[in-house]
Amino acid sequence: MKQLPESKGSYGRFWRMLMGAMPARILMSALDLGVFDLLDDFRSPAEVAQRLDTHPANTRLFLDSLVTADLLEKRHGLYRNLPDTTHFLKRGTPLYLGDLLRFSWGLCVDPLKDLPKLLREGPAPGPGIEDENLWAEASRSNAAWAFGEMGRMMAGIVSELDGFPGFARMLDLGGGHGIFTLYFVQAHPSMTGVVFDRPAITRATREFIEEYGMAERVGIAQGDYLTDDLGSGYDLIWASSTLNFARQELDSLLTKIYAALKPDGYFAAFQDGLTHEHTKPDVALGFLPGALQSGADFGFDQGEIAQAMLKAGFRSVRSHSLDTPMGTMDLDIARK
Ligand SMILES: C[S@@+](CC[C@H](N)C(=O)[O-])C[C@H]1O[C@@H](n2cnc3c(N)ncnc32)[C@H](O)[C@@H]1O
Repeated sequence: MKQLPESKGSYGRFWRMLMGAMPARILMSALDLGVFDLLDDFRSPAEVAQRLDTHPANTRLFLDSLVTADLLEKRHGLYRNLPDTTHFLKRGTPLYLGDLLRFSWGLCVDPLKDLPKLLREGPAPGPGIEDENLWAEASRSNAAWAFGEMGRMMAGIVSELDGFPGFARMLDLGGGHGIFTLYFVQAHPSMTGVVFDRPAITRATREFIEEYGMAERVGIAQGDYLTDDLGSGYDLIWASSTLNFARQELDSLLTKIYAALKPDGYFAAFQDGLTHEHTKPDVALGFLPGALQSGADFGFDQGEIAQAMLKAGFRSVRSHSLDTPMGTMDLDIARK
């Protein structure tokens, strides 16, 4: 008799990795169809199928899969959103995340369909993830990551900075939608803010400023922060998920930021901070498609920005690794 093979471990994690793709596809289809917009109250599969103009029996199977994926609950054959599902995935709610999920799917997951091609042929010519038009289209939907939990968490940290009650002005560099500035300014009795980004992006910024009644406290500056003047006399300069696009010009940009701050002012940079030879934490995966397509490496190693801050003349840097809904990210806060 031949000895039957014995396992040294479990293959469970490989199976889970594969099946992990299924909830993602189910979620994206449900968002595209607008399933969550219908299910604040319990409905039958027949009602859902009628509203969506879908096949009744397949709709029931699909709704079951949404229950399996913990997006809906099912009772006595009827289906309803779970509270989180309504909160984040029902169109029209203030924290609606669907457009951001769709954008991120297009940016990070979809390009992997062509992964073998990218590996064989190398970077594809054409606009990359630094392209202005990409961010202009996405600026409104990208606000979703900063709204709520994240905005509040960052405002909590910023408002603990020494001297915060005396701050007069802040700059949100590459601020896009500007939502972080809205949270910071709202946490302060009088500080004003300027959101700096490229012209096409700031359309959405203006809409958010108006929507939240902040026009008297938050303004917009349009330009390219690599080549244009940043203004001066800021107590705080905030840069979230934007220095990645300036990785090659980091030293000169930091010198410019330093000069734009008041004495004792702060520069806070919030982005990835990769460890383990550029392979961890999981947020590293998000950079893969953009890097393969453009040939540029956008990810920062942990400590890279802190070191550049000290080199630019900042007298101290405090770094935090933060657990965020998007994964572990780093916040480096430098003092002039
Ligand atoms: C990933 S988004 C981040 C937006 C926002 N700070 C946030 O955390 O959600 C990057 C932003 O940086 C802006 N950006 C990149 N390079 C820039 C440059 N050279 N000048 C001005 N803005 C720039 C982009 O237009 C985009 O709005």
